Order: sequence, then C-alpha cells, then structure tokens
Amino acid sequence: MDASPHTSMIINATTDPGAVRHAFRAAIDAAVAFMGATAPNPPVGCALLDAEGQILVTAAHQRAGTPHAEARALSLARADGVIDRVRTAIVTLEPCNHTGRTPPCSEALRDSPVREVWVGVPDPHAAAAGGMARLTAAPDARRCIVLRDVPELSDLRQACEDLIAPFARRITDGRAWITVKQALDADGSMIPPTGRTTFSRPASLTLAHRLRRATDAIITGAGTVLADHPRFTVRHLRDHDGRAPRLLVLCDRRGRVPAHYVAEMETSGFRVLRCETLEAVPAHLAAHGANWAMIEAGPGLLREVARLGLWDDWLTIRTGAGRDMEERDAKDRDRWEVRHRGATPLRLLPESRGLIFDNERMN
Ligand SMILES: Nc1nc(O)c(N)c(N[C@@H]2O[C@H](COP(=O)(O)O)[C@@H](O)[C@H]2O)n1
Repeated sequence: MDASPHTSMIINATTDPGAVRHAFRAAIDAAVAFMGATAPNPPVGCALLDAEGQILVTAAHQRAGTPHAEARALSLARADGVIDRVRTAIVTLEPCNHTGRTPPCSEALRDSPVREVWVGVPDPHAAAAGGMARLTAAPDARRCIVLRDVPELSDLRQACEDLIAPFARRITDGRAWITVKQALDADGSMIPPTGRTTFSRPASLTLAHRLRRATDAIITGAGTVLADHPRFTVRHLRDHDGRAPRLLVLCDRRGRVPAHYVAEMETSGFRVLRCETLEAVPAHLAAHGANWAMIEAGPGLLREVARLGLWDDWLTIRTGAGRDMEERDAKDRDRWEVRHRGATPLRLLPESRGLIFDNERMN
C-alpha cells in the first residue's frame, strides 16, 4: 500500500506503539460515549500524551456547535496545567481545517506544543478535511501518521472507520446509515406471548436501548404504533444529557397514526417526520442531519426494507424461547446475529462487542 502523501512512516514516529494503541482505545471509547449526541457531526475522540506516552487528557466531541474533540482536549490540558507537557495527539478523525460552527482544529494543534499527530481516518467531508496537509506544511511542520499506513494497528483503523461509518455515508451518499433491529422467538415470531411486552433477555434489552441511545433517528410503521403505542425511550441505561431532539420517522402512507400520538412524541423530545415512501427515508433523514437511524417496526415494514435493500446492518436478536415462556431453559441464551457490509458502528456498542463475535460470553 502506498504511504499517504502527508505522512511520515511509523519508523519516524517518536511515540511508543504500545502507548499509541492504548491511547487510541481511550480516544475511541471517549467518542463512543457520545454516539447519538453529535449529529450532524460525527463522534470523535482525542487523547493527548506526554513525551513518555502517558495519557494526560482524553476528550470527545459532545454536540454540534460545541468544541471539537481536539479543541476540548487542548483546553482541558490548559485547565489542568499540563499543556506544556503535551507532545502527541491521538485523534480518531483527521483534524478539521475549516471554520464551520467552530474554528479549525489544525490551527489549534499548531498553536500547541503537540509535535506528533496520529489520525485514525481521513475526514470524508471535503469542506472540513485538509488538517493533515495543514499540520505537515512548513514552516513548523508537525509529524502526522495516519493509521492506514500502519498495518499493525489495522484493528484500530477499523474501529475509527466504524465510528464514522454513518457520518461518512451521509456525507458521501446523502443517505443516513440504517440499522434494523429485530427480535424473533424460537418459532420465528416477532410477537410476544399474550400478557408480555417482550421475550428478550435483559442483556438484549440493554443492547436495544444502547442502540436507541447511539442513533440519531428511529424509523417505525403505522402498524407498530397502532399495536404497541411505543415511546422509544432510552431505558436500562442513561440517555445523553441535553441531546438535540431525536427524529422519529413515521411510515404511514394511509394516515392511520392519530394526531395525539404525534403530539405525545413531540412533547417527549422527538421531532416527528412523515415519509410517503420508504425509499425516500434514508435521504430524507440525511437532509435533516441524521447520520444513523434504527428501524423498530413490524414484519410488514421489515419485509419492504429487505425487498428494497434499504439497510446497512441487520441485527437479529433470537431468543431460545418458543411460544411457551415457562418451558424456557434457564441456561437458554438469546443469540445476536448481525449481517452487515464492511464497517459497522454496531461493533462499537459495548454490549454488542462481545456477543457479535462470541455469543457464549454474554447473557
Ligand atoms: N477532527 C474533528 N474533530 C471533531 O471533534 C469533529 N466534530 C470534526 N468534525 C468535522 O468538522 C465538521 C463540522 O465542523 P463544525 O462543528 O461545524 O465546526 C464535520 O462535518 C466534520 O467534517 N472533526
């Protein structure tokens, strides 16, 4: 693979590779905590290290219009009195080089003692990209290393790609990233037995709510609204404080959803969008600034989503239980299966990490 033009090879890097790995993990975790709060911006994390490779500060971008991860990390380092010790910046996304809602991070880094910048992935947003070129430009060039040039850290590059996959989809294709979440019992039914609202185990419910928290929008159908009156709240874990209103797309061609449901959802913090055709939903969401949406709907809508190929990840939660919940074996586990193409932000949700790759460890 060719080295990127703005990059010195790892051989020239001064930061210890073990420290870089540790710091990338910290930066990725910091960013993951704000998935679902940053749209239309991507989740981004940053760690600042001293000359020995010790982490001095980690920070994440928290919400569009507030400081980017790099600017936040630098101001924390100043507030903590450690700015003069900062030598290396680890950033999950290329520092921006534009004045958008906030000033360019490339300039903030150049105005700091940072000597070396490690970048997870280049910014796919052409208007904001260029931070690596700016940082490596004379005079006073900084060393930049991008993970695509470091094969031994390819797992971290993959994680940084997963982190911005929905953002990259919106920026490059003008469509939101769509994840389907479907729960099935042992008989392949989506409908819980009479008197129950779910047949999923607690770990599966937590995953579902983690997904709600991490996404910018929910897509549902009139049938689901009429049958279940869903609130789509985040339970089982704490939601983001002060997040922008989440979008709720109602696929309701025949106008069956009552106005009082829409009013209730708007009162509880959703912005309700209606869409005549399912095909138009991903572009409609992107136009409203949503990067990542999840579909929580019944079999009819899901069949259409599958037929039209409108999904990026398809998460199936399979319970071992059949219709008779009482016969369920205590050791019986839910199995989580994910079909996806390439990068998937789902891989980063903590509860999903273990189970997608190792169903035995969870539940
Ligand atoms: N490097 C980097 N760190 C962050 O924390 C970010 N949020 C971004 N975002 C990039 O900059 C664009 C948004 O800029 P404003 O928030 O409007 O100033 C966004 O589209 C990304 O390209 N980058």
